[in-house]
Amino acid sequence: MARLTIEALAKSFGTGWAVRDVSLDVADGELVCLLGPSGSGKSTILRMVGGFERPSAGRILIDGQDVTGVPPERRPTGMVFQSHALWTHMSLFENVAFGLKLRRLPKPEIRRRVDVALALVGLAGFGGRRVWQLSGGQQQRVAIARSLVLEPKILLLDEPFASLDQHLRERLREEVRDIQQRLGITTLFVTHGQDEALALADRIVVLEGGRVEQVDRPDRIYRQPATRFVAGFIGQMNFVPAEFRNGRAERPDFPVSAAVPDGPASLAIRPEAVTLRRSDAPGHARVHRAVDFGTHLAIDLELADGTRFKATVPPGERWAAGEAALPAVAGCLVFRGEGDAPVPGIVATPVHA
Ligand SMILES: Nc1ncnc2c1ncn2[C@@H]1O[C@H](COP(=O)(O)OP(=O)(O)OP(=O)(O)O)[C@@H](O)[C@H]1O
Repeated sequence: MARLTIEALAKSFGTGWAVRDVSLDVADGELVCLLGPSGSGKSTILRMVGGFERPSAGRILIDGQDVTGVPPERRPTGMVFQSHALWTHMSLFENVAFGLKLRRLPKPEIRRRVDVALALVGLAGFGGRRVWQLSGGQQQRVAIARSLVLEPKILLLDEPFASLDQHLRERLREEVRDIQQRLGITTLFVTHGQDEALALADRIVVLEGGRVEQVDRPDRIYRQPATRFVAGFIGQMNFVPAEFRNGRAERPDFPVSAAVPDGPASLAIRPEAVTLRRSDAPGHARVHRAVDFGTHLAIDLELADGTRFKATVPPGERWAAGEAALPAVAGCLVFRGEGDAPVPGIVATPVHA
């Protein structure tokens, strides 16, 4: 049972703020992903929770106990790094057993716990192997076993699959999710892969410039982004410029109404919210490129005003470069400024339909 509380955490490396005023509650048994572009502060937050970096401000509590000044080896946390950093001169068994030996546990207890940990990551019977006899994926499993064997209250993973190919990454993330759920271990997982976060997380923390943009369930992060940054960072999003007058966008192709003040705004439209019709009516868009991915067709369009626009349509449809098309959208969000929350847009039938 472990609950992690991060209170107003901040970190400056002298040149600027890597992490600014981050607060977060991770419930017992929850898996939370820290997601954001390179340099957004994900690793720094994780390293502060693990005790490898000292916060400039704020507190870290585990089960209500302040651990902010506690060194890593005395924290109930286990960290798995991006590069597995296994000891190549030792066997798998010795690698996993190392932390337990430091704790001077009796030999039979060490053997039992190492066997359990190796079985947990699907490496039962591999204890005698040397590190160089393992694939990259197996090495990363050993790194996870090496953390789990110490029975941490909180598991911290810093892009653990970054060096692996996509198939292996997908397989391992499912395995990690299984293990995490079986053990019910509270987990903080750093990634810059949105698919990884959407597939793994109970909740996602989206970071940008050291700040939290949104903390929410994956489906809500995708469907109800809190900021323009989140809308653009998670999945694909079209941002169509529009001038609003009396609550209406002055665009014949996207006749959107929204409760926004007069002035410029962006219509945020997901490619899968678009349907396409063939038409030679004025104001049409033109297909720039159509790529068949088997499961769907990804279509790159150019709107009448030159704006590029993406649509994904069912695989049965056929579209070719140069064809005229009329996009229609089911719904959209309207963003004013960078920091403003979105307003839902109501879409009427296009005037040229
Ligand atoms: N030891 C350090 N000294 C100086 N600056 C640092 C140090 N560690 C991190 N930074 C800076 O802090 C900011 C956040 O870095 P951090 O590694 O936490 O980002 P990240 O989101 O994990 O990025 P990535 O996905 O590339 O690993 C960056 O601007 C980085 O250059």
